[in-house]
Amino acid sequence: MHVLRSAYKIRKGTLFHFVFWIVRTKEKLLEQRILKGIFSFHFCCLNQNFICWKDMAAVSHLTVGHSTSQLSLSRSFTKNRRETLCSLIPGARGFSSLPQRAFFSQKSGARKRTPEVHMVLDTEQVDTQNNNEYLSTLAREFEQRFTPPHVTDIFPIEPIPSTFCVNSSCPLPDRQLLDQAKNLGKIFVHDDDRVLLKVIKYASPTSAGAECIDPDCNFINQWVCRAGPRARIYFSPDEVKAAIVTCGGLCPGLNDVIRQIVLTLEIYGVKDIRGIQYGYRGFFDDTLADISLSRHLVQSIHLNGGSLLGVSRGGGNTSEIVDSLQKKGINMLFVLGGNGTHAGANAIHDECRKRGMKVVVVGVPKTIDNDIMLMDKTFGFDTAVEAAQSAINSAYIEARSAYHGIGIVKLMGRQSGFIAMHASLASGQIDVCLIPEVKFYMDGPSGVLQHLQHLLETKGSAVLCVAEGAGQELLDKVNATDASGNPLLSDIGVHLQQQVKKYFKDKSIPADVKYIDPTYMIRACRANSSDGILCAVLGQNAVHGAFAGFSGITVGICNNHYVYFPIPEVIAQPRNVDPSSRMWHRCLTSTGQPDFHTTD
Ligand SMILES: Nc1ncnc2c1ncn2[C@@H]1O[C@H](COP(=O)(O)OP(=O)(O)O)[C@@H](O)[C@H]1O
Ligand SMILES: O=P(O)(O)OC[C@H]1O[C@](O)(COP(=O)(O)O)[C@@H](O)[C@@H]1O
Ligand SMILES: [Mg+2]
Repeated sequence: MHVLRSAYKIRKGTLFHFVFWIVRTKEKLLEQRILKGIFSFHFCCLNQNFICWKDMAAVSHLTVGHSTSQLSLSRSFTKNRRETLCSLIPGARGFSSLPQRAFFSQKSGARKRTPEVHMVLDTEQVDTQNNNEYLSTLAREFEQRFTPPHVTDIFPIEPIPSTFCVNSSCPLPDRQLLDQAKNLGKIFVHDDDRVLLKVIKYASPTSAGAECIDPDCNFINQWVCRAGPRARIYFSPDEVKAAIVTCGGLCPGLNDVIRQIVLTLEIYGVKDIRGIQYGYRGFFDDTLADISLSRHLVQSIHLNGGSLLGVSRGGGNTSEIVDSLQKKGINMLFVLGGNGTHAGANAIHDECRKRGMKVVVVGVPKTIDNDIMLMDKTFGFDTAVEAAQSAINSAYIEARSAYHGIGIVKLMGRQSGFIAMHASLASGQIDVCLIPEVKFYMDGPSGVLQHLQHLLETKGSAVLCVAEGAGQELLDKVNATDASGNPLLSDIGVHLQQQVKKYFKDKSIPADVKYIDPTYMIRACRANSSDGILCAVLGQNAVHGAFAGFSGITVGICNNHYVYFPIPEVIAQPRNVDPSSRMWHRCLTSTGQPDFHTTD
């Protein structure tokens, strides 16, 4: 029996429900990346890590994970469901359950790495029949997973005609009659409107950035729910008690979103709108009274950065929060925050359902780090990138004006290097960009230091941009977390500055090193115009989603269209820069930096 040794690489959190490549011939494998003599290709799934294969007996060798992470099965993903999915894969008849260990835990802050699963397969047993059925079942499964939870899943509520109108001057009779409302200029989104999550059909797995479900790169439709006002709503405005809470770190645009939520709620006719102070803390700290919100109060809050309501990390006992919702009679909760906040929002949604409360919980993803899955971008990110330009420009000016000047700029980005990558690309002034997702070495002929020396020798100066989460493996661990459980990082910026100074001093090469860390300046500011628009659309759509009866959802922009995602799908793991993505390649093209991957 011809046994083919192959390596399946599982990447948690790709956009597909799961990706399985059946490789028929050794030649096909040769088209893929070759890793240490073992053929390597992608086998991916979203949220759930599981392996299907034709016959357990065909697998004679299986190793999972690597030194820094472990692969686990999602607890929520039942055995039956796994078996059903496995049975859909041509030739797959089994699945492997792997150790239930915390995987990429946001709380523990485990570094997100790609674990690898190596197995030996007997390729003769691979059967590729029923491909079409397999593809359409995948598409159906995907649609089911991405159907947002709805109040009618729990309560048999009859909808009423929408009270929404594009502005508050619409005549009331029109707003209350569905048929007439339909004629108000196509203002309502149809309940069955969908947006495609992926829009590229890759012709080959070797195409740049390709994520394929099989060796032929078949395309499956991955539809997500379109956001917007519905003609029928599930809350009467006079029964609504709405609350807004902003959690986590600051982010430009928080006030813009608060403002839009309030304005839109008022247009629906809601009178009782309150702001919860200082994040989830406001739910359980009795000294923090709610702020009554109105169009009048929020009219100009977007002119300032920060959050009118205040933010905080930590706390967030779900049961206490839901007790507080119950006590206050809140039935529409808008939660503005990042992945931690959304985990909390989903827990609140679950708890409300458990208690049989007619409450809808709608998130608006906020983070300058842009580390939320599946969306084009999060609000605040653009502004942060723009604000970083002034630090980069100053570092550039300093470096260019000094003899053998080296500018180093550290930018935020705990686990994801989007800010550093985009800021570097935007500035066109960066020679070296270092991000958490791409390992680098300082020393040796392929190290960062040698390259800086080369830059001084060839162009006389150098500017380096580093994300705060980059190169943590080069530093002593802090072994502590913030109040929310996010890992505290060692200071890579200061480390680089010291290493660079020492390197050139030891070599008796003059080098004038200037270090700039703009820290909170890139987020404690007013949103720029692009983010202002994004915030307006997200804020309004959050309210439409709540009135439409969706709960446990978040609003996002996807291929330039606005959609509702079930929360678990976007927080399954933090979004990272893909080192094989076109964007990272563009950044490398712009900086001209080599790989700092090896010490040889
Ligand atoms: N897994 C979780 N479940 C419930 N609440 C969480 C979870 N992770 C974080 N939180 C809460 O969400 C809030 C914000 O989280 P944090 O990680 O600081 O910011 P962000 O939402 O921007 O990621 C905090 O009050 C924190 O306690
Ligand atoms: O010092 P703080 O307020 O805890 O925030 C620092 C962190 O906040 C961020 O700006 C964004 O983090 P969140 O999205 O979790 O709020 C990170 O880039 C940075 O590491
Ligand atoms: Mg976070």
